[in-house]
Amino acid sequence: MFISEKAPAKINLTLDALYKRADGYHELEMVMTSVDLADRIDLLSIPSSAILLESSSGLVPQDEKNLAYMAANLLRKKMGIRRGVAIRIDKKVPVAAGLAGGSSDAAATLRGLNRLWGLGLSLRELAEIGSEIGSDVPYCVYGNTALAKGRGERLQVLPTPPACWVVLAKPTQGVSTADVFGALKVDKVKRRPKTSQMIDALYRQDYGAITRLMGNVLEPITMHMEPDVRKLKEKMYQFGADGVLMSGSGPTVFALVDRESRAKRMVNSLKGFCPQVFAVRMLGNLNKTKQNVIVQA
Ligand SMILES: C[C@@](CO)(OP(=O)(O)O)[C@H](O)COP(=O)(O)OP(=O)(O)OC[C@H]1O[C@@H](n2ccc(N)nc2=O)[C@H](O)[C@@H]1O
Ligand SMILES: Nc1ncnc2c1ncn2[C@@H]1O[C@H](COP(=O)(O)OP(=O)(O)O)[C@@H](O)[C@H]1O
Repeated sequence: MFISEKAPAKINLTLDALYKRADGYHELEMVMTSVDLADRIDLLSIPSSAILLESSSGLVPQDEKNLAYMAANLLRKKMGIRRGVAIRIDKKVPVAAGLAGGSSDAAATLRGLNRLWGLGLSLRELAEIGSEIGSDVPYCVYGNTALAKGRGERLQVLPTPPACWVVLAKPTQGVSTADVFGALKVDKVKRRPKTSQMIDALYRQDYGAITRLMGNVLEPITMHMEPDVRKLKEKMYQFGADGVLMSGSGPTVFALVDRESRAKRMVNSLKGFCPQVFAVRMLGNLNKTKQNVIVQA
């Protein structure tokens, strides 16, 4: 039997770090939404009890260190399953980008194997298992728009923003999430996102307020480590973005744009400066338009 699952990227409309916890992690509050830039996970039943994994990208581990492999292995252990599976990852989401590509692959593997193996687990149960693999996995199990608290395991579903274009640009140089959090001084943060106002704006479907309220306390830190983040932000505003923010720990920067013509112009203008540029829709908005992807450069 063969099953395919989409593993979409996420962007952070807000990311706040409230304090550093005893376990070394930061207590977070983030509003995230999924976009139509996705990996594809193919799952094929095989006669042996092995977990086989291959990916179209040389940038991710092709063995038991891959988050999709870890998800399959953990699910098997939890459910006492001996069956094997061949996992193939068609990688489209930039790696180590602040877009949760690996977490989404793990989440899609959990959803897919739940179907392939007929386990009948709920999304809540899959999210709980996923939380042992990575902070963003519980959110990625559900996808769409949500408030995530704690390390990301406490989730509240939110309305998707009004239809608009999301232009994503990933600078060539990556950053380490550990280094970014390591440089964060929570008591010295100058500007915090107003998370509750963002939630109200989402319920009101107030696009202008959403673009004004976007904020990420990690942005100034990553910007300092990777100057292209600032350059991309400036260029996106220059090309007519309504709001611009770095996603997660970065270094991907995204712009919200309400007009398709402007999104197209922005993609064409950024392509010379940045190799990975995309213009996509948010997932909850997919049915509101015919054309969902302008460019996948
Ligand atoms: C920041 C977020 C936002 O969605 O993701 P990205 O989109 O950039 O990946 C996540 O919280 C990324 O969480 P997670 O996936 O656990 O990050 P890891 O790479 O495991 O974290 C590496 C290190 O960063 C620090 N870290 C991470 C998460 C957190 N809430 N507090 C921390 O202090 C810890 O020192 C941890 O050991
Ligand atoms: N399936 C996977 N896809 C992407 N990265 C993976 C995967 N499995 C393991 N990794 C590792 O996880 C790290 C974080 O990758 P990724 O999830 O793309 O980052 P981010 O959460 O910042 O977008 C990378 O160093 C990568 O090697």
